[in-house]
Amino acid sequence: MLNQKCILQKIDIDIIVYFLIQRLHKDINNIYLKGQAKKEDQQFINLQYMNEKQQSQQRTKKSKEKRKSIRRYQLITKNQEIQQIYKQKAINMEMTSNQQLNAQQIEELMNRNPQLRKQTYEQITNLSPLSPEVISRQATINIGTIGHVAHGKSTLVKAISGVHTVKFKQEKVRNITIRLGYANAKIYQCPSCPAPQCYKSYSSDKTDDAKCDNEGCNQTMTLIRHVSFVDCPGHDILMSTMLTGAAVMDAALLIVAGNMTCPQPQTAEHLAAVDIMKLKHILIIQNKIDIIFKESKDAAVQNYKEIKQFILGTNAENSPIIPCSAQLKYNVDAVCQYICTYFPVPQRDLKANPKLIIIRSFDVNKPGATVDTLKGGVVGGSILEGILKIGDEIEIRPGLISKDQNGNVKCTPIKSRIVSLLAEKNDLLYAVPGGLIGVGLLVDPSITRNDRLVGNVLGYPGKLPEIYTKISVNFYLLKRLIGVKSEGDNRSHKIAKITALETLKFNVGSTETPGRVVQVQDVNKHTYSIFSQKFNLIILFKQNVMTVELNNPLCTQIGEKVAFSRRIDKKFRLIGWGVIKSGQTMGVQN
Ligand SMILES: Nc1nc2c(ncn2[C@@H]2O[C@H](COP(=O)(O)OP(=O)(O)OP(=O)(O)O)[C@@H](O)[C@H]2O)c(=O)[nH]1
Repeated sequence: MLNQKCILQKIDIDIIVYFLIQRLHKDINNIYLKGQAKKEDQQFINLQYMNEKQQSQQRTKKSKEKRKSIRRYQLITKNQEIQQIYKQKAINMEMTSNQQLNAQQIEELMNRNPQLRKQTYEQITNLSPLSPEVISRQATINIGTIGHVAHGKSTLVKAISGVHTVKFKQEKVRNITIRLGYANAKIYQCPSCPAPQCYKSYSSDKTDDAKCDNEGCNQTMTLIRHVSFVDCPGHDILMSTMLTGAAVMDAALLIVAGNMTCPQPQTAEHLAAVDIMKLKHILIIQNKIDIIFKESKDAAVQNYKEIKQFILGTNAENSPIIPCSAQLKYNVDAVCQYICTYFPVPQRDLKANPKLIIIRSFDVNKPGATVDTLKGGVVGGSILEGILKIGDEIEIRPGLISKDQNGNVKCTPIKSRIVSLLAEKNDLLYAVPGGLIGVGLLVDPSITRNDRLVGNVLGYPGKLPEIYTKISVNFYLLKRLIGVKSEGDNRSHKIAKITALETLKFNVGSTETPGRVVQVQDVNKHTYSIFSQKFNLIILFKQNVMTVELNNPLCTQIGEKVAFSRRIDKKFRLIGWGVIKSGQTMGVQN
């Protein structure tokens, strides 16, 4: 009985196992089939997705092409319209005699802009940088503000001119100057007040008959100077921007923060750079005096002595040192007094063919400007000699640089006509050498956008210097790097000799270009010294000659000064300077 029971149970178990195995198989099959189906589904979905993706890609491609063709069409028609408008404007201008506007056009211009009435073409023959009709509207002296980062250059310019030169977003975010800043200021003298309180400075749009605002005075002041500040960045990586600014400086303010030991690296580097440029007129501003006085008066005297020792043996050796607080405007009147009395009025040749070096260029049109409101390109710079007038035909060299089919560089100078002249907010009928001016031209504004024409020279057609592709430079090499903190091993700051085939960066006027040294020669053992040995900066230089193939062609002339830098520790460092002695020129395209 027990045995039967056991057999039955075994059969039951076998059946159960059998069914279980069957079920398992079924499940596995099901699972497999489902998986298969899923896979197929997935493949199907993928296929569908791919198709959709391809279709959408094709759709986007088509719509992109459509948009592109519409844009191209719009651009072509816009360009045609622009060209029509420019042609018409050019024809209107062409109706005048070649160099001047006719009486009717001058009248129209003056009706549109009554400010211009202060200037007439008749005045042009007897102008000087201090003529009231000139300084009423335009700055005639360029003053650079140089020195170490955050020593107060922009703050001092603002204290004198009322203009905040830090304008670009990145500059505001990082609170440093990145591009060259500009600001014009008029300096007046009160006939009754004692010096230095009698010296007052205002922005360049102030009227000429301003009243003295010293307590109880109210006398009418005399406009004695109209100056233009070139605010240089103090950061070490922006040295070549500073050198571009140095190309147009007549004088400089070296700003030294009194609350720090002197010299800081860029204080030395900037002073050496202006020394190289043979700039003799330098005023030293001992800034942030408010901070030092809080500590002690002795600290101010100690700092003064440090500055005095630092400038020994340099171009600034005899320069006055003016204590000042740019932020609190303390002693800013004394700075103005020295600007008027210590800096001589630069002598310029007003009768020469005009030559303006371009240090900025802009597109002044706002996004979305319509064709009829579109303005031509604007270039900014300083006239070195001669006078530019509205209506003048001009040429810009080297102009547009491109390569031909064989890879050879070609230059196409830009020819245009001046339609407006502007000194900050003042419209001009003519502009003289000195302060920075904006020149409105009848050229496509895309050519002048984003400083594209910096380094070019503007003048009368056919009267500009040649374009050079290769130059021979009589040069001096600095012995040691300037602008590098002299801690630790000083030997690492020694400047190695220039070798053939090395690439350096060259600054000529406002142009900056890399160039490959093809030959270096020792010509004589003549040495030149600029800095006192005491301060362990730079002392002796040997004169040599190097021949350089320039990466970008330069519009320059024999005798022009050149500063050059070498890439050291990922930064370009000033290592020497020289003078162009000869060169190879290139023809220009029409
Ligand atoms: N207490 C005090 N602070 C000052 C004075 N002048 C400038 N500052 C401050 O110093 C900082 C740097 O001033 P900036 O004028 O931007 O210096 P900068 O030399 O133009 O700087 P970079 O152009 O970037 O080289 C700012 O925060 C100023 O407010 C001053 O006379 N006294």
